[in-house]
Amino acid sequence: MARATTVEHVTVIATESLSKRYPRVTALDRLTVDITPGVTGLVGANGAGKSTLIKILLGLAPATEGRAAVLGLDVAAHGAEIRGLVGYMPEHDCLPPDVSATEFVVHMARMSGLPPAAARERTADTLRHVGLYEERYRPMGGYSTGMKQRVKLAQALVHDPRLVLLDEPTNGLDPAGRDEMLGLIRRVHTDFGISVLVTSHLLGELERTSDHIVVIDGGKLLRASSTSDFTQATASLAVEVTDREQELLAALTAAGLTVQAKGHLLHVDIADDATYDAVRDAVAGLGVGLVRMEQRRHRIAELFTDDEDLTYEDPDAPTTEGTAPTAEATAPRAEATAPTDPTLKEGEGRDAA
Ligand SMILES: Nc1ncnc2c1ncn2[C@@H]1O[C@H](COP(=O)(O)OP(=O)(O)OP(=O)(O)O)[C@@H](O)[C@H]1O
Repeated sequence: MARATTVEHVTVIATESLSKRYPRVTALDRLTVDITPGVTGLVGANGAGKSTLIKILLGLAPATEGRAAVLGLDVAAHGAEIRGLVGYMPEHDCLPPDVSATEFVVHMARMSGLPPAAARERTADTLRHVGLYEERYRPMGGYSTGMKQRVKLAQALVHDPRLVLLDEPTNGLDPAGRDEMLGLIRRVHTDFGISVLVTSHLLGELERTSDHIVVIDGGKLLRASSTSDFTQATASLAVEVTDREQELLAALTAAGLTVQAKGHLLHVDIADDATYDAVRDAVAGLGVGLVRMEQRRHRIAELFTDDEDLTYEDPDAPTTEGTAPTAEATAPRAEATAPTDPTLKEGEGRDAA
């Protein structure tokens, strides 16, 4: 595609009206999107078309219509060249159980064309980078899910690609394992300058990891923009107290703040940092308990709802008792529901988000 070859330095991936139709389902539906360097989160429910897009980008599956370019190379004509420049972490477990991580990653490095000594050296470096150095000689059959995901990430990085495509890298991980994997993914870009396209059906984790977010639903582009645009502060503070909300509302209004009652919450317009102090003082003055004080933000989840008043409720969010919130306590804690996919048939696999 002419556009992609001329803007190679601006876009790492460009698709133009890209469609993939199977006999019974349209997996991608005229998808046009440009992905720039950095970490890009590709989010969508199970069946939204994420894996299909990755396979087309790698030249492993032909598109039915439209075009795509990776690093300026047309996928229809340059699949092998693209696979040399791109690392791929597949969604499903693909590791031979009787082989050690070192043997496997060296093998993958050799397959990518590295000479034997360089393959061994790069393997040791890469396994150390993903935190698998100690266990690297053990057969992978005995590895935990987290260790297997790290091997899969290492083999995607070993040939020093310019771009990696990571398909659901946090699948099967517990919350701590997820955070570690997301940290590793972030460092792939910050430490090595490698661009990343990472897919997930968990919207919140991509919000924390990515510079840009692309949302697809039913194979169609729903939205593509910078993560900060998705999570723009609404400049409103949600305040919850143990009791006497109406009196607090009156006290805050008397203090010159603009306040609205929303069920058991008060929404306070944030003028500046002094707003937090004013709320804390009013709560202390009334002698009530402060259950929560957090900044409300536009959330990715709001893309999938018409409810203007959607307030993010996170049962795990830290609560603040009678103190002004720390930056961490007020930061958005994301864990949202996946978008619905109208193309999914009843009974087709969709994990709980
Ligand atoms: N080889 C195939 N033949 C027929 N239908 C397919 C094939 N591959 C994918 N599909 C269908 O295309 C749609 C998109 O699948 P895809 O795997 O790209 O979704 P996804 O967003 O990656 O979700 P998941 O995380 O569940 O894999 C689904 O409805 C799926 O059933």
